[in-house]
Amino acid sequence: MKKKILLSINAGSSSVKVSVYEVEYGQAPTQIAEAQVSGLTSPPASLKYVRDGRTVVKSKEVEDQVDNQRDAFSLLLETLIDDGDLPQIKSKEDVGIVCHRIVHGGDYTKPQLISNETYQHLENLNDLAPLHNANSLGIVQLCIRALPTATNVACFDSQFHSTIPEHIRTYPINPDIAKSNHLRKYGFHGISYAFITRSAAEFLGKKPEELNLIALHLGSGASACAIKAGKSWDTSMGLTPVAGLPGATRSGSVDPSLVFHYASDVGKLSPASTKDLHISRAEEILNKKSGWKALTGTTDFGKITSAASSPGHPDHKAMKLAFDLFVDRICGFIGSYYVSLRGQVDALVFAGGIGEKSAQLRAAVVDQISCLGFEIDGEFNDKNELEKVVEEVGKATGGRDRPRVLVVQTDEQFEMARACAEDAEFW
Ligand SMILES: Nc1ncnc2c1ncn2[C@@H]1O[C@H](COP(=O)(O)OP(=O)(O)O)[C@@H](O)[C@H]1O
Ligand SMILES: CC(=O)OP(=O)(O)O
Ligand SMILES: [Mg+2]
Repeated sequence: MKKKILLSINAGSSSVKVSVYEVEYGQAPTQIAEAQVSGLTSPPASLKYVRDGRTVVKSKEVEDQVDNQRDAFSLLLETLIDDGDLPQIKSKEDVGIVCHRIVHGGDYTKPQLISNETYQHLENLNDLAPLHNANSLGIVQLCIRALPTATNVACFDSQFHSTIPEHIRTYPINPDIAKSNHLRKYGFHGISYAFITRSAAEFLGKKPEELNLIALHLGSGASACAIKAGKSWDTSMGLTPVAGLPGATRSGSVDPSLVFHYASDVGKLSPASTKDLHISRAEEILNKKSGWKALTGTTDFGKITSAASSPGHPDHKAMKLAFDLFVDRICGFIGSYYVSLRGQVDALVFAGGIGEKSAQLRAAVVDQISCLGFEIDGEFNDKNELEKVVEEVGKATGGRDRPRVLVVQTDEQFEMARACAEDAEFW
């Protein structure tokens, strides 16, 4: 079959990343270019563009109007099409396949061709991933119009977690209501966890089905995943991505009753006290008005990390609280998953914007879990630039059984492109 040009689009809650590949059916995709707009929740957002492994635009501030995922994608598409040195995309007709990261895929267990029917089905899930699904579908619509000859494919964050066993994915609520309303743990960041599993297995010289990991995807949204024999066993996000760890604007898990006490007349659980707090308002508070933004005023964890370690910084106290709180919540999941995996853990993996860039966060987490045998290697952990996809930052010596500590530069776009290249349905 003929080679095709594939665009892989990852709309996160604070960024849009697009990678361009040359793909052939059944072969590993070859990356040609990668462009991203990041910092959508801490304007001004910035553009980065890499072609053939060379940086063309390092970090360019983008105009104020680009403050949402759809506009960010339009800018990225324009950047690719206007680049005279990217002969593979001279016109919009050159793009053969577009794959889209859709965070909530409901019960789908494999990538889907986007037809009217799949689109409608996904639209019904929008409320279950309020910072993601509608934005991604906006980009799907844009692609259908702007790239009329391309095939659009949806890849799902929830797919990797379809292996979570029933006693872990079930919420202890009325089973009939749970069934009819599809209320269960779905889990997200699965495209990243699939990439992490394969990369860590390769690095450690193991087959994925022999590998147990505790993986942390820490970006604007943050989650933890227990991976048993190469498959998702448990994860911290739930029915929606708000559960589990806190994030840039998300609360993470809180007492479910907290939302009823958020109004000014707290403590009175009468209809009057909650009448203004509809589910949509509560969801807005937990998804958009909480997390690092609420605690510190910024969604940039890089700023939080540096202020947390500078006692003279005017916001030191609030920033240190956010940092310590994150470390506490992360270690809580690690401890729980370590036991759930019965201590059979090959490695702890850090990934995502924060996991890959914050040596300080990694050191603080690993220090707190030293009782489980994990130990950081200061020299490797503090290295500024990660060179390889997988890097060891823990002390691997000192006994064969010591669990490893790895950083994986996760690549959700590659993982989606790989899945599309392998699936005859899309060719
Ligand atoms: N040097 C750094 N130290 C700590 N955190 C960082 C650093 N650089 C970026 N980050 C964090 O990474 C996050 C972006 O992660 P990423 O996984 O790309 O996000 P998204 O959830 O949009 O996919 C930003 O919110 C920022 O807080
Ligand atoms: C699921 C999720 O929270 O994704 P992101 O971190 O990319 O916003
Ligand atoms: Mg992301």
